[in-house]
Amino acid sequence: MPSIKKVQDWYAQSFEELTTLSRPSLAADVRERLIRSPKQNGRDSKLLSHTTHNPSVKQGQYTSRQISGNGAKGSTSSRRYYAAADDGGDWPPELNDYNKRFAKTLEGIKRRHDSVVTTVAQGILEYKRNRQRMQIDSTIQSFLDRFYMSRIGIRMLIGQHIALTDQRSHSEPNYVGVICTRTNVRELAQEAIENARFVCEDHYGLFDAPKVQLVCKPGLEFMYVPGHLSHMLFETLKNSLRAVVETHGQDKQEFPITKVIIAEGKEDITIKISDEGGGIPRSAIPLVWTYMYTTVETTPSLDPDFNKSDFKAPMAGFGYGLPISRLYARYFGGDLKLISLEGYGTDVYLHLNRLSSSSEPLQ
Ligand SMILES: Nc1ncnc2c1ncn2[C@@H]1O[C@H](COP(=O)(O)OP(=O)(O)OP(=O)(O)O)[C@@H](O)[C@H]1O
Repeated sequence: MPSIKKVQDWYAQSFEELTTLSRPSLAADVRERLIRSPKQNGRDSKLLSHTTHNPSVKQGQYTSRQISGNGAKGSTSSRRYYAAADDGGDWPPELNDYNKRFAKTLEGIKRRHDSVVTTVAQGILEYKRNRQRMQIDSTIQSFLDRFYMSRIGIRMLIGQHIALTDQRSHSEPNYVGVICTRTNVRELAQEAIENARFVCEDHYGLFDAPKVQLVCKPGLEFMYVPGHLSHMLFETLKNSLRAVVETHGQDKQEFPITKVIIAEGKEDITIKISDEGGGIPRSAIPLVWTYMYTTVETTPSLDPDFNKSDFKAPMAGFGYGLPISRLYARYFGGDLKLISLEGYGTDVYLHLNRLSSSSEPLQ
């Protein structure tokens, strides 16, 4: 399909840019140092001076077991730290320039791929129209799960690399790249509620969107990527508000309140979003996790030269909200579950693993 070809070309171009990036010409001793450092820094390497400890975990509370490449259990020693080139000495300016150029290239690549999700969604729509299919089959579904999960991972690494290279971002307290060591769950939830209510008011032309009650300890903080958490909260809240408005009718003066309850456990922080939006029939539950399942009649059309900067978050329409949010949750060892009481409402459980003890779930 044309949109899928377009995305394929972006990947090809980005790969080309990385492999053809001209390398710095370095003196022999610098090369020698670069090659030597990782070897020297093997098991007993000192930790990077700016390594940040996971504040959710008390020192010695968990021994992180490393799983080596072949799946066997590794040593129970400390975590892996890549301190390759941090041998304490200075590096020549050419190396610094190269690092900057590399980060700049990555920045361009990240931007190029901003609209991959929506463009692939467009490609799947083209496929459905072309083949007269209502749903996609399981091979395409599992391909998309792997594809989007790997995209989350790649963007996480690019984001982290850019943020750590960019000296300005070092001034931001509690941030290590795009990871916030003190992500305030209540503040993020409050912001997501406001945004979802705003989109809902705008979409249905309501004076006041259905209310949302937030139950959360004020100082609840843990280490996470705030962008991921905001995305998951916004998507699930939008679903709840839409269900409430459509079940009770747009002209209602008062709607039942949607509740967001945030619980703090030792292992997980769990967020429950309970709405009274009529629920989902049990037969449709497996479908909500598939890409392109939506009960919106007309999927918003994307301009071929669609530009992310003028993109207004739609109320709903692609059927991507839930499957992508679940990938974000699973990426850091959490999960997203949905339980429906057909005829009454839906409970969505968002489990967030606070131990950072999981490995990247790439298949
Ligand atoms: N809380 C809920 N109550 C009732 N139905 C829901 C709820 N959450 C999701 N659904 C159903 O699941 C479908 C898929 O949801 P999903 O978030 O994946 O996509 P969407 O909201 O249709 O579109 P978008 O990609 O814009 O989020 C929805 O169209 C809706 O029918």
